[in-house]
Amino acid sequence: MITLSSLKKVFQTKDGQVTAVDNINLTINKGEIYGIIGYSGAGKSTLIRTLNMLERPTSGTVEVAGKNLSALSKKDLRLARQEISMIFQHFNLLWSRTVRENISFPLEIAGVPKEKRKERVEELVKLVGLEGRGESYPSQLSGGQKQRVGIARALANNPKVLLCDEATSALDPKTTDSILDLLVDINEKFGLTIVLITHEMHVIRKICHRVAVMENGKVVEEGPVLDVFRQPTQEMTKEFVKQVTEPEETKETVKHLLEQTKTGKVVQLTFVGGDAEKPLISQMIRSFNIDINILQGKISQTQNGPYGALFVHVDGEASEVDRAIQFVKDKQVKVEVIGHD
Ligand SMILES: Nc1ncnc2c1ncn2[C@@H]1O[C@H](COP(=O)(O)OP(=O)(O)OP(=O)(O)O)[C@@H](O)[C@H]1O
Repeated sequence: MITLSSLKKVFQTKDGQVTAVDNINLTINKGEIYGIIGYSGAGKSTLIRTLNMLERPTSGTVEVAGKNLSALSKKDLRLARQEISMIFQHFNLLWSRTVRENISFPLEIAGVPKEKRKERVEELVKLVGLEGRGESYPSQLSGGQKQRVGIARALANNPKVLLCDEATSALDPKTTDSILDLLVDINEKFGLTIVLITHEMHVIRKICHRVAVMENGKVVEEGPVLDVFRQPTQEMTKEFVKQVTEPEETKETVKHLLEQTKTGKVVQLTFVGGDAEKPLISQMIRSFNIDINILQGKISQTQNGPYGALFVHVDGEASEVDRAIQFVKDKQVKVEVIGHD
């Protein structure tokens, strides 16, 4: 659905040149939810804005639904843009218009007749769960409701692609989840391709099929979400993965335990897919003469199955501890010894 080839964007500033997007090659499939994650300044916004030519690339090409956007005339680009919608962190609603009028706006621009518009707006109000709020003004809505208006407006002309520019960054965690659920719902119902940028791994974990990690304008790591979680190769990806697996307090808990105990091993077990659902710990205790103390654990769902990490202290005779750890490794569970090695 989307192909980026040797994409580059260089800004000329008074302080010199800034290469915001540096030779990116990516393919995003039809019906996929594709996440791009990176810290501030990595080039995510610039990249996503090239996908509808809000930002013209310095070189390289952007192909969406078979069309090379950089080569289109103004008129054709306007038409192509009707198939590529966008939602924003700060919603970008028209404040003097009601919810219905905001949603109707792109339909007016596309020249849809009044009766048809009315029908479509009611459909969209229902789809995004804003029944009963159609005559409210944006200022009277919560952040989550404002983003629902943004989503309804973006879907009005049945786009093929939805671009989400930090769409949940201004929302609290619960509202974030409800908006993410809505995006998945839309993706599944209409087969809509969704591209999102974020600095939160939670967003990637919860809804994306594939992820690209960006740093200094480049994609440094890319792949299906579970694969990237299982085998992050870059330091920065590891930091992002920790956001969803390792509660803040883990380091402290482990450090405290290592000070208290001098025997056994503290290990991190990482489970992916079906492994996360097996009773591995009880098997270990039954098969070996060891004690296990569970320190922290978390299993999260991704679009491709469960993913989890468990921090445990395995105590007992050294040889028995080693055999128990080998037993887990044989089950294809990733084991990292983090203390008393
Ligand atoms: N219009 C512009 N003119 C000059 N430089 C720009 C412009 N837009 C972005 N940049 C620069 O390009 C780089 C990438 O910025 P960009 O906003 O794409 O990153 P980002 O990952 O989206 O970060 P953030 O989440 O903070 O917006 C930064 O160094 C930024 O200063």
